[in-house]
Amino acid sequence: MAILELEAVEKSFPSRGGPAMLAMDRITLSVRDGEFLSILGPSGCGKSTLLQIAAGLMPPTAGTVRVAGRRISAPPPEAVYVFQQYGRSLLPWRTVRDNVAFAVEHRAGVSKGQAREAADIQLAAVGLTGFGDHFPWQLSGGMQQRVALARALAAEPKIMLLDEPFSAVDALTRLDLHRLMLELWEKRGLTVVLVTHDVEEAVALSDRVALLTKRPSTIARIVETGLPRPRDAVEVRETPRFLELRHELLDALLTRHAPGGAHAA
Ligand SMILES: Nc1ncnc2c1ncn2[C@@H]1O[C@H](COP(=O)(O)OP(=O)(O)OP(=O)(O)O)[C@@H](O)[C@H]1O
Repeated sequence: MAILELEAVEKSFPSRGGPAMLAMDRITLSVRDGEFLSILGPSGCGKSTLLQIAAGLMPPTAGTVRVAGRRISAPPPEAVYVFQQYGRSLLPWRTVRDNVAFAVEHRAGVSKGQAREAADIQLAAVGLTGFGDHFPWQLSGGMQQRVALARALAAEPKIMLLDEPFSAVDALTRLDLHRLMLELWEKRGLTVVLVTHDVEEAVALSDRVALLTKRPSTIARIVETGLPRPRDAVEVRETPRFLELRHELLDALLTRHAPGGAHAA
Protein backbone atom coordinates (compact mmCIF):
# COMPACT_ATOMS: atom_id res chain seq x y z
CA MET A 1 0.00 0.00 0.00
CA ALA A 2 1.25 3.48 -0.83
CA ILE A 3 1.66 5.90 2.07
CA LEU A 4 3.06 8.79 0.02
CA GLU A 5 2.08 9.49 -3.56
CA LEU A 6 3.26 12.15 -5.96
CA GLU A 7 1.21 12.48 -9.11
CA ALA A 8 2.41 14.50 -12.12
CA VAL A 9 4.22 16.92 -9.82
CA GLU A 10 5.76 19.91 -11.55
CA LYS A 11 7.75 22.78 -10.13
CA SER A 12 8.94 25.91 -11.81
CA PHE A 13 10.66 28.88 -10.21
CA PRO A 14 10.32 32.46 -11.40
CA SER A 15 13.46 33.75 -13.07
CA ARG A 16 14.35 37.41 -13.23
CA GLY A 17 13.18 38.92 -16.49
CA GLY A 18 12.98 35.60 -18.38
CA PRO A 19 10.52 32.71 -18.55
CA ALA A 20 9.99 30.60 -15.43
CA MET A 21 12.63 27.91 -14.86
CA LEU A 22 11.21 24.39 -14.91
CA ALA A 23 12.97 22.47 -12.11
CA MET A 24 10.81 19.35 -12.09
CA ASP A 25 8.72 17.86 -14.84
CA ARG A 26 5.66 15.70 -14.09
CA ILE A 27 7.11 13.38 -11.47
CA THR A 28 4.91 10.47 -10.43
CA LEU A 29 6.14 8.34 -7.56
CA SER A 30 4.45 6.03 -5.12
CA VAL A 31 6.22 5.25 -1.83
CA ARG A 32 5.12 2.02 -0.18
CA ASP A 33 4.20 1.89 3.47
CA GLY A 34 7.28 0.72 5.39
CA GLU A 35 9.82 0.91 2.59
CA PHE A 36 13.19 2.62 2.49
CA LEU A 37 13.41 4.55 -0.75
CA SER A 38 16.27 6.73 -1.92
CA ILE A 39 16.06 9.53 -4.43
CA LEU A 40 19.39 9.69 -6.19
CA GLY A 41 20.51 12.36 -8.60
CA PRO A 42 23.29 14.77 -9.47
CA SER A 43 23.79 18.04 -7.68
CA GLY A 44 21.18 20.65 -8.51
CA CYS A 45 18.76 18.25 -10.24
CA GLY A 46 15.92 19.02 -7.86
CA LYS A 47 16.12 16.36 -5.14
CA SER A 48 15.56 18.75 -2.23
CA THR A 49 12.77 20.50 -4.09
CA LEU A 50 11.07 17.14 -4.62
CA LEU A 51 11.42 16.22 -0.94
CA GLN A 52 10.14 19.60 0.25
CA ILE A 53 7.10 19.25 -1.98
CA ALA A 54 6.54 15.71 -0.64
CA ALA A 55 6.76 17.14 2.90
CA GLY A 56 4.15 19.81 2.23
CA LEU A 57 6.80 22.49 2.84
CA MET A 58 6.63 23.85 -0.70
CA PRO A 59 3.62 23.88 -3.04
CA PRO A 60 4.03 22.24 -6.44
CA THR A 61 3.26 24.32 -9.53
CA ALA A 62 1.09 21.45 -10.77
CA GLY A 63 0.21 17.94 -9.65
CA THR A 64 -0.81 16.46 -6.33
CA VAL A 65 0.77 14.96 -3.22
CA ARG A 66 -1.12 12.46 -1.07
CA VAL A 67 -0.18 11.12 2.34
CA ALA A 68 -2.13 8.09 3.54
CA GLY A 69 -4.63 8.80 0.78
CA ARG A 70 -5.24 12.47 1.72
CA ARG A 71 -4.25 15.29 -0.55
CA ILE A 72 -1.90 17.60 1.37
CA SER A 73 -1.13 21.31 1.09
CA ALA A 74 0.76 21.69 4.38
CA PRO A 75 3.12 19.43 6.38
CA PRO A 76 1.11 16.34 7.39
CA PRO A 77 1.30 15.00 10.97
CA GLU A 78 2.63 11.65 9.72
CA ALA A 79 5.88 13.05 8.36
CA VAL A 80 9.06 14.66 9.68
CA TYR A 81 11.81 16.30 7.67
CA VAL A 82 15.50 16.06 8.60
CA PHE A 83 17.85 18.62 7.07
CA GLN A 84 21.44 18.16 5.97
CA GLN A 85 22.68 21.06 8.10
CA TYR A 86 22.17 19.84 11.66
CA GLY A 87 24.15 22.91 12.78
CA ARG A 88 21.38 25.12 11.50
CA SER A 89 18.42 23.00 12.54
CA LEU A 90 19.38 22.56 16.23
CA LEU A 91 18.77 25.42 18.64
CA PRO A 92 22.17 26.41 20.13
CA TRP A 93 20.73 27.98 23.28
CA ARG A 94 18.85 24.81 24.24
CA THR A 95 20.39 21.69 25.73
CA VAL A 96 20.37 18.50 23.70
CA ARG A 97 17.44 17.19 25.79
CA ASP A 98 15.44 20.39 25.28
CA ASN A 99 16.16 20.35 21.55
CA VAL A 100 14.57 16.91 21.35
CA ALA A 101 11.75 17.83 23.75
CA PHE A 102 10.92 20.73 21.43
CA ALA A 103 9.24 18.26 19.06
CA VAL A 104 6.54 17.39 21.60
CA GLU A 105 6.40 20.12 24.25
CA HIS A 106 3.79 22.19 22.42
CA ARG A 107 1.35 19.30 22.18
CA ALA A 108 -1.83 19.60 24.17
CA GLY A 109 -1.67 17.71 27.45
CA VAL A 110 2.12 17.21 27.39
CA SER A 111 3.90 18.69 30.42
CA LYS A 112 7.50 19.92 30.30
CA GLY A 113 8.53 16.92 32.42
CA GLN A 114 6.83 14.46 30.07
CA ALA A 115 8.45 16.10 27.06
CA ARG A 116 11.86 15.74 28.69
CA GLU A 117 11.20 12.09 29.55
CA ALA A 118 10.18 11.45 25.95
CA ALA A 119 13.38 13.19 24.84
CA ASP A 120 15.55 10.95 27.02
CA ILE A 121 13.93 7.85 25.51
CA GLN A 122 14.75 9.06 21.99
CA LEU A 123 18.27 10.08 23.00
CA ALA A 124 18.83 6.53 24.26
CA ALA A 125 17.54 5.16 20.95
CA VAL A 126 20.21 7.11 19.04
CA GLY A 127 23.02 6.20 21.47
CA LEU A 128 23.21 9.53 23.29
CA THR A 129 22.29 8.53 26.84
CA GLY A 130 24.07 10.89 29.21
CA PHE A 131 24.36 13.78 26.75
CA GLY A 132 20.99 15.43 27.50
CA ASP A 133 22.55 18.28 29.51
CA HIS A 134 25.13 19.15 26.87
CA PHE A 135 24.60 21.88 24.31
CA PRO A 136 24.64 20.91 20.62
CA TRP A 137 27.86 22.81 19.95
CA GLN A 138 29.65 20.68 22.54
CA LEU A 139 29.03 17.56 20.43
CA SER A 140 30.69 16.27 17.25
CA GLY A 141 28.93 16.62 13.91
CA GLY A 142 27.81 13.00 13.90
CA MET A 143 26.41 13.33 17.41
CA GLN A 144 24.55 16.50 16.46
CA GLN A 145 22.96 14.70 13.55
CA ARG A 146 21.92 11.97 16.03
CA VAL A 147 20.23 14.68 18.10
CA ALA A 148 18.39 15.85 14.98
CA LEU A 149 17.27 12.24 14.35
CA ALA A 150 16.14 11.90 17.99
CA ARG A 151 14.09 15.07 17.67
CA ALA A 152 12.50 13.76 14.48
CA LEU A 153 11.70 10.45 16.20
CA ALA A 154 10.16 12.23 19.19
CA ALA A 155 7.34 13.38 16.91
CA GLU A 156 6.52 9.66 16.43
CA PRO A 157 6.39 9.91 12.66
CA LYS A 158 5.29 7.25 10.21
CA ILE A 159 7.38 8.82 7.46
CA MET A 160 10.88 10.28 7.70
CA LEU A 161 12.02 12.53 4.88
CA LEU A 162 15.79 12.83 4.99
CA ASP A 163 17.56 15.49 2.95
CA GLU A 164 21.20 14.36 2.61
CA PRO A 165 21.45 13.98 6.40
CA PHE A 166 24.73 12.06 6.28
CA SER A 167 26.69 14.13 3.80
CA ALA A 168 28.17 16.71 6.19
CA VAL A 169 30.06 14.18 8.34
CA ASP A 170 33.28 12.20 7.80
CA ALA A 171 33.20 8.81 6.08
CA LEU A 172 33.43 6.64 9.21
CA THR A 173 30.78 8.61 11.06
CA ARG A 174 28.59 8.30 7.99
CA LEU A 175 28.80 4.49 8.14
CA ASP A 176 27.88 4.64 11.83
CA LEU A 177 24.86 6.77 11.02
CA HIS A 178 23.87 4.39 8.21
CA ARG A 179 23.80 1.51 10.68
CA LEU A 180 21.81 3.58 13.15
CA MET A 181 19.31 4.64 10.49
CA LEU A 182 18.67 1.05 9.40
CA GLU A 183 18.23 -0.01 13.03
CA LEU A 184 15.70 2.78 13.67
CA TRP A 185 13.87 2.08 10.42
CA GLU A 186 13.57 -1.62 11.25
CA LYS A 187 12.61 -1.22 14.90
CA ARG A 188 10.04 1.50 14.34
CA GLY A 189 8.50 0.29 11.11
CA LEU A 190 9.17 3.66 9.49
CA THR A 191 8.79 4.65 5.89
CA VAL A 192 11.95 6.51 4.85
CA VAL A 193 12.57 8.68 1.81
CA LEU A 194 16.24 9.63 1.62
CA VAL A 195 17.62 12.20 -0.79
CA THR A 196 21.26 11.63 -1.66
CA HIS A 197 23.84 12.02 -4.40
CA ASP A 198 25.86 9.11 -2.96
CA VAL A 199 25.25 5.93 -4.96
CA GLU A 200 26.72 3.61 -2.30
CA GLU A 201 24.60 5.14 0.44
CA ALA A 202 21.45 4.80 -1.66
CA VAL A 203 22.11 1.14 -2.49
CA ALA A 204 23.31 0.09 0.97
CA LEU A 205 20.22 1.41 2.73
CA SER A 206 17.33 1.13 0.32
CA ASP A 207 14.68 -1.23 -0.91
CA ARG A 208 14.30 0.92 -4.03
CA VAL A 209 16.34 3.69 -5.60
CA ALA A 210 14.67 6.31 -7.79
CA LEU A 211 17.21 7.84 -10.15
CA LEU A 212 16.50 11.39 -11.27
CA THR A 213 17.67 13.02 -14.49
CA LYS A 214 19.31 16.41 -14.43
CA ARG A 215 17.10 19.50 -14.53
CA PRO A 216 14.25 19.58 -15.29
CA SER A 217 14.20 16.41 -13.28
CA THR A 218 12.11 13.41 -14.14
CA ILE A 219 12.47 9.85 -12.88
CA ALA A 220 14.94 8.10 -15.17
CA ARG A 221 14.36 4.71 -13.58
CA ILE A 222 13.45 2.99 -10.33
CA VAL A 223 15.65 0.11 -9.25
CA GLU A 224 14.56 -2.53 -6.77
CA THR A 225 17.73 -3.42 -4.86
CA GLY A 226 16.60 -6.88 -3.75
CA LEU A 227 19.27 -6.81 -1.02
CA PRO A 228 18.45 -8.87 2.09
CA ARG A 229 16.74 -7.63 5.25
CA PRO A 230 17.74 -7.34 8.00
CA ARG A 231 20.84 -5.84 6.51
CA ASP A 232 24.11 -4.57 7.86
CA ALA A 233 24.80 -1.25 6.13
CA VAL A 234 28.54 -1.95 6.02
CA GLU A 235 28.74 -5.69 5.29
CA VAL A 236 26.21 -5.45 2.47
CA ARG A 237 28.80 -3.46 0.49
CA GLU A 238 30.81 -6.62 -0.08
CA THR A 239 28.00 -8.57 -1.74
CA PRO A 240 27.95 -9.16 -5.53
CA ARG A 241 24.46 -7.62 -5.82
CA PHE A 242 25.63 -4.41 -4.13
CA LEU A 243 28.57 -4.12 -6.53
CA GLU A 244 26.34 -4.79 -9.51
CA LEU A 245 23.89 -2.06 -8.47
CA ARG A 246 26.70 0.35 -7.67
CA HIS A 247 28.10 -0.16 -11.13
CA GLU A 248 24.73 0.15 -12.84
CA LEU A 249 23.72 3.36 -11.06
CA LEU A 250 27.13 5.03 -11.28
CA ASP A 251 27.21 4.25 -14.96
CA ALA A 252 23.72 5.70 -15.43
CA LEU A 253 24.66 8.86 -13.54
CA LEU A 254 27.95 9.36 -15.34
CA THR A 255 26.61 8.64 -18.83
CA ARG A 256 23.57 10.78 -18.45
CA HIS A 257 25.34 13.67 -16.88
CA ALA A 258 28.70 13.70 -18.61
CA PRO A 259 29.25 16.84 -20.71
CA GLY A 260 27.79 16.02 -24.10
CA GLY A 261 26.62 12.68 -22.68
CA ALA A 262 23.44 10.92 -23.59
CA HIS A 263 21.13 12.87 -21.35
CA ALA A 264 17.72 11.89 -22.58
CA ALA A 265 14.43 11.56 -20.73
N1 LIG B 1 13.45 28.80 -4.09
C1 LIG B 1 14.05 28.68 -5.26
N2 LIG B 1 14.01 29.68 -6.17
C2 LIG B 1 14.61 29.56 -7.37
N3 LIG B 1 15.26 28.47 -7.78
C3 LIG B 1 15.33 27.43 -6.93
C4 LIG B 1 14.73 27.48 -5.61
N4 LIG B 1 14.96 26.30 -5.00
C5 LIG B 1 15.68 25.55 -5.87
N5 LIG B 1 15.89 26.22 -7.02
C6 LIG B 1 16.59 25.70 -8.20
O1 LIG B 1 16.01 24.46 -8.56
C7 LIG B 1 17.00 23.54 -8.92
C8 LIG B 1 16.94 22.31 -8.04
O2 LIG B 1 17.42 22.65 -6.72
P1 LIG B 1 17.50 21.57 -5.53
O3 LIG B 1 18.11 22.24 -4.37
O4 LIG B 1 16.17 20.93 -5.36
O5 LIG B 1 18.51 20.49 -6.16
P2 LIG B 1 19.28 19.31 -5.43
O6 LIG B 1 19.26 18.17 -6.39
O7 LIG B 1 18.70 19.04 -4.09
O8 LIG B 1 20.73 19.91 -5.30
P3 LIG B 1 21.94 19.55 -4.31
O9 LIG B 1 22.27 18.10 -4.54
O10 LIG B 1 23.02 20.46 -4.76
O11 LIG B 1 21.46 19.82 -2.91
C9 LIG B 1 18.34 24.28 -8.84
O12 LIG B 1 18.66 24.75 -10.12
C10 LIG B 1 18.04 25.41 -7.89
O13 LIG B 1 18.88 26.52 -8.17
